[in-house]
Amino acid sequence: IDMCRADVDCEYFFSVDVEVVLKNEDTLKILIEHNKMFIAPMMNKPGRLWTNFWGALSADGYYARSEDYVDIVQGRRVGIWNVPYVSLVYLVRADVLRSELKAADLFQSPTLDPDMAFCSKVRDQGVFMYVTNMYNFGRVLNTENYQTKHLHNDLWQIFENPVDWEERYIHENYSKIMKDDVVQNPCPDVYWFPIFTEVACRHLIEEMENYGQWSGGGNVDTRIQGGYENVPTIDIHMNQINFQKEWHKFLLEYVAPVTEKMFPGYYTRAQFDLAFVVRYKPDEQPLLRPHHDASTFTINVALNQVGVDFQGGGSRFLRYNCSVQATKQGWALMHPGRLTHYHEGLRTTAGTRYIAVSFVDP
Ligand SMILES: O=C(O)CCC(=O)C(=O)O
Ligand SMILES: [Fe+2]
Repeated sequence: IDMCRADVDCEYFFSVDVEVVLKNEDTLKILIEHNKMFIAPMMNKPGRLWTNFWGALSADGYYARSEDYVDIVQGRRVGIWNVPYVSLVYLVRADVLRSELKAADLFQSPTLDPDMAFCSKVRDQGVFMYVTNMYNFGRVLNTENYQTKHLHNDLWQIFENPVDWEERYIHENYSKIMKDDVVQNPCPDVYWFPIFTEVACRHLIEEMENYGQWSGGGNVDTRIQGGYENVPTIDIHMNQINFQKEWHKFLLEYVAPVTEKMFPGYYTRAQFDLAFVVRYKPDEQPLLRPHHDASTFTINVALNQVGVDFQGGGSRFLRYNCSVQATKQGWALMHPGRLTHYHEGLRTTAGTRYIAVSFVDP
């Protein structure tokens, strides 16, 4: 603010806090065109009534909800509103900073937090603060519960910031699955569809490699019930990286609808006993011998690229003598687990192949 005040070429001061996700490229143009001393784009948290403005003040100067607040937030009333408090993102005219708002201590108060002190001083100087909901400008992130102990903490944000999570991690063609013929059918009762972005695949691989405790690939496995794995893979389970709840949410939100579409009459809450990332290497575990999965259906997501990151690999369904070898990064194979779909993991001949496998039950 001081730099803008001091620079004669500065016409506006646009303040954007870190939790603001600006989605409208015309935001600044729109705000400037309104020609107000102080104006903010309305921003809310998806699915919540939380916004960057207050509709009214309580008698002691704190938050109060105006009677039209909910209608404004939910877009039933649209316009430009004069409000007593704005935070996170706003545009101030520089000439106002040099006159009405020239005080050096705009954010200071013996009793109020900086944001409230600021708004209180702006009001006291007779500068009207406007907020507009005439356009969709973006949203505000939930940052209070952001975990910082993982390598790619954003992966854990599926509950707190689901819109951003989806934008970052769900394949751009996923949304077409319900309308168009995006789902492929490479073998009988095997469905193949886009689910993860390249970033999701990379983050999951890197998270597992960062954790690093790959299983030995032996039959004794203390991580599972019974302690014996009939068909062991070199893998890391989702619960080992504390990703169980988030993975279940992902299966429920994004996989269950596809399952129900492809297997009509089948309903699932996407319960799963086991979900893990498998690593295949020629000199480590190169393949997986034929077996049945302990699942109603299995999801097998290719996390990296055949021909680029590795050679060979793929899944073969023995009963149908049908293989999927041209796997596609971010695409999931979905097939029945027990009974019909006896299958194997084909030999990886060079590089490293990663897949994310989930054994899903109703
Ligand atoms: O390598 C593959 O694609 C098959 C993996 C598999 O069948 C399993 O992990 O149960
Ligand atoms: Fe399997």
